[in-house]
Amino acid sequence: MRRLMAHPATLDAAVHHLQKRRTERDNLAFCRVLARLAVRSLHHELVLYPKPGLVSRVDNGSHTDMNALTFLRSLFSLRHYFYQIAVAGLEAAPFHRLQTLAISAEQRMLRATGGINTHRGAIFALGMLCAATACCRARRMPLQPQVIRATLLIQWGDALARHSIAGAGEQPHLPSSHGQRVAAQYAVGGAREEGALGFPAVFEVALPQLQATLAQGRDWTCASIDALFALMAHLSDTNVYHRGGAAGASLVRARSAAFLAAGGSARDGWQQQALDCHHAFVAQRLSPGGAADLLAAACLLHQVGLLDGERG
Ligand SMILES: CC(C)(COP(=O)(O)OP(=O)(O)OC[C@H]1O[C@@H](n2cnc3c(N)ncnc32)[C@H](O[C@H]2O[C@H](COP(=O)(O)OP(=O)(O)OP(=O)(O)O)[C@@H](O)[C@H]2O)[C@@H]1O)[C@@H](O)C(=O)NCCC(=O)NCCS
Ligand SMILES: Nc1ncnc2[nH]cnc12
Repeated sequence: MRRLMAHPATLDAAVHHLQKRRTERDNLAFCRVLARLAVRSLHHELVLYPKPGLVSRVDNGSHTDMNALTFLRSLFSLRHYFYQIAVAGLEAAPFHRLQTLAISAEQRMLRATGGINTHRGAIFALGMLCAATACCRARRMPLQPQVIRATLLIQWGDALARHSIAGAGEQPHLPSSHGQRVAAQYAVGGAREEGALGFPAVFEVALPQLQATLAQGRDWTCASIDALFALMAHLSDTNVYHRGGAAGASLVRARSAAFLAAGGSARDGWQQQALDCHHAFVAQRLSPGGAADLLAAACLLHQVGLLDGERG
């Protein structure tokens, strides 16, 4: 100690070193919390009911090859991924590193589910949002939605735009995905375009709807239902086009818009209306899986905003 006192520069360096270590430890702890919130948001989406055409604990919706257990296995396989991509976001890692993490998460998901695609859209959307949120945290910026969106676009916007344009041509040895095939056939955007634009459906549709319903004093289930219907009314969901073509997509939009126009979850008996919609989608094998993923993304951002509020 006497030696340190004799050399204030050494003391400064030691304090600086300790502070840096502490910030690193705090940031890693934040990434663990963020990863837990991502998994919790996906779990919340899974258990929400009635959810038109989608899998829940009550039934398998329009799906014959997956159930709630398949989704739980998938979720369990993703818990390290959200932490890893958040840590990569802390240091604003280049897009190709995020992509490597996402591709191996997709492979783990497929192993966990026996080859069924449960969460590909979520791996992309929640993964990018975890990276952007952690990037804001490392720079001590407020964890508010518009700040996170701007950070995502400044940091990875160009790469996301290239990823969106590249599409099938980028990996000619691989079969094109449902999303790519449908996007070309119906001239609709899909997940890649949604990412390249900074997830407008999440920031401009789902999150405002979620928060508006909460502000009206209704609970988290009502808020999530309204946000899901707002997404279904708005989104070009390639999963819906893949299963139902343009007619299926029109039906999903029209039924969802009608639910909201009738008052959404503010209306008495909304559960029966949502259930009727569920049965109509199941009858036509329609499954708005893209909207389900983006609902979880909006829930994640809402929770992150609450964390920021606690930080003061
Ligand atoms: C970036 C990718 C996500 C690119 O995806 P791509 O455009 O190539 O399309 P898909 O592989 O089809 O996956 C896109 C998934 O995204 C969801 N989604 C759909 N529409 C939208 C939208 N407008 N906005 C956002 N997200 C959207 C959707 O996910 C849900 O659907 C899943 C089921 O889909 P699928 O298997 O096609 O359908 P089934 O009904 O099961 O088919 P069958 O029964 O007939 O067999 C469901 O589970 C939800 O998750 C789409 O599936 C990505 O693929 C990519 O590039 N990955 C590599 C990693 C990477 O580079 N990441 C970037 C850095 S993080
Ligand atoms: N609950 C769900 N059912 C079907 N597909 C989905 N994709 C994401 N969540 C889903």
